[in-house]
Amino acid sequence: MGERYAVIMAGGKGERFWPLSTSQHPKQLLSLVGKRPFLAQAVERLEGLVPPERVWVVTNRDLVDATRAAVPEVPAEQIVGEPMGRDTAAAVACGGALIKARDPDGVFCILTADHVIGDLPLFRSTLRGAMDLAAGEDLLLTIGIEPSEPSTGFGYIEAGEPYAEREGVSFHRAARFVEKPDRATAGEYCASGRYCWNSGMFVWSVPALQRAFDEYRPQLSGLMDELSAAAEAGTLDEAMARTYPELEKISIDYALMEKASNIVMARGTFAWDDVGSWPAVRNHWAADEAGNTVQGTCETLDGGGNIVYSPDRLTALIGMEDTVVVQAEGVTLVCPRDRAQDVKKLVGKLREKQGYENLL
Ligand SMILES: Nc1nc2c(ncn2[C@@H]2O[C@H](COP(=O)(O)OP(=O)(O)O[C@H]3O[C@H](CO)[C@@H](O)[C@H](O)[C@@H]3O)[C@@H](O)[C@H]2O)c(=O)[nH]1
Repeated sequence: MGERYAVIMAGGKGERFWPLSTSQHPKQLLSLVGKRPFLAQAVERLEGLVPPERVWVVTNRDLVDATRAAVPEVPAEQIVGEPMGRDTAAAVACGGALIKARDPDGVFCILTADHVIGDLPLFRSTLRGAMDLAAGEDLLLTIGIEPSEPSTGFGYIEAGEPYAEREGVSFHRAARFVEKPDRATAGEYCASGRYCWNSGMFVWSVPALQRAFDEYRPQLSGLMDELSAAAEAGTLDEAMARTYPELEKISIDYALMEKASNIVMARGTFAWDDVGSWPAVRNHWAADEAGNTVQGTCETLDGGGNIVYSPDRLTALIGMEDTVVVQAEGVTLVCPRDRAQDVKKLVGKLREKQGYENLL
């Protein structure tokens, strides 16, 4: 039986936490929650399950050096840079190729670089159970999370018939995937008790992944073969530069998970948060009695419910309610809390203008 490995996808573009996050310093490299960057926490939480010597990180080529500095415990050659973002299906195929070059029967988990996870013993037993199942059978395992609210920022997976119990965790056949439904549909899903959030974490063996790509995305099966041969020959960068421009941009959810029939979902019950925007940090930073959540220095007169990031200077607010104020990298961002999702849109607009390149 193959060993256990992990591939962490770290291709974030640095838009959601702008102006603190930028394309050169995206969210996975920020220490917004906890002392170490999100990515380093993703490696740390594998303790006892997958040691850093068996972890690979797939990031953008421009971020390889910064990523190596953020996780010095991962061998430098296992932090690889894609020449361009081709979405998660390509990142998974690339990670699969790297594991294949090391161990053609290896079992590995695909993890995201920038989530906050609590209840670590529960997280580890969920992953351990999934890896045990993946080692013995031709399965694509996905880690679902019991939803706590009808979020529209996540995909949902419907649990089908029970499949197995491992490590105290229930595994079900996945009946279907629905990517980011509207609020009403998400509400129905949560009320039904049959749906989990799609955490974006997966577990499979190298042969099971390759068989699935063979069937549903032959181009990516070819990519796995080509990149694993190149990794063995020490020519990975050249092979990626050659193959990536031709790849279709598609997520692993659309490429495989919505199509394959051998999908099993773990019903994860550990705490999980993708911390997708400034207001999400409220769940992780302490609030004062007026409900202001502050990192740095802020003084307020009346008002409340504000989220303030201001580590280098004093921010002073009078009568402000539910407002986000971020002072970072020489930029001040101010927006209502319920417009914080539009930070990405603003960054897109600034990208079209001249003169802001260094701030994005
Ligand atoms: N290396 C690499 N990583 C990538 C790329 N694209 C995305 N990633 C990484 O893959 C993860 C998820 O990517 P997103 O593109 O941000 O996904 P999403 O919109 O949040 O939606 C997905 O994740 C949700 C959970 O957070 C799911 O609920 C949803 O269904 C979907 O799978 C992040 O860790 C991101 O850094 C890429 O081209 N290359």
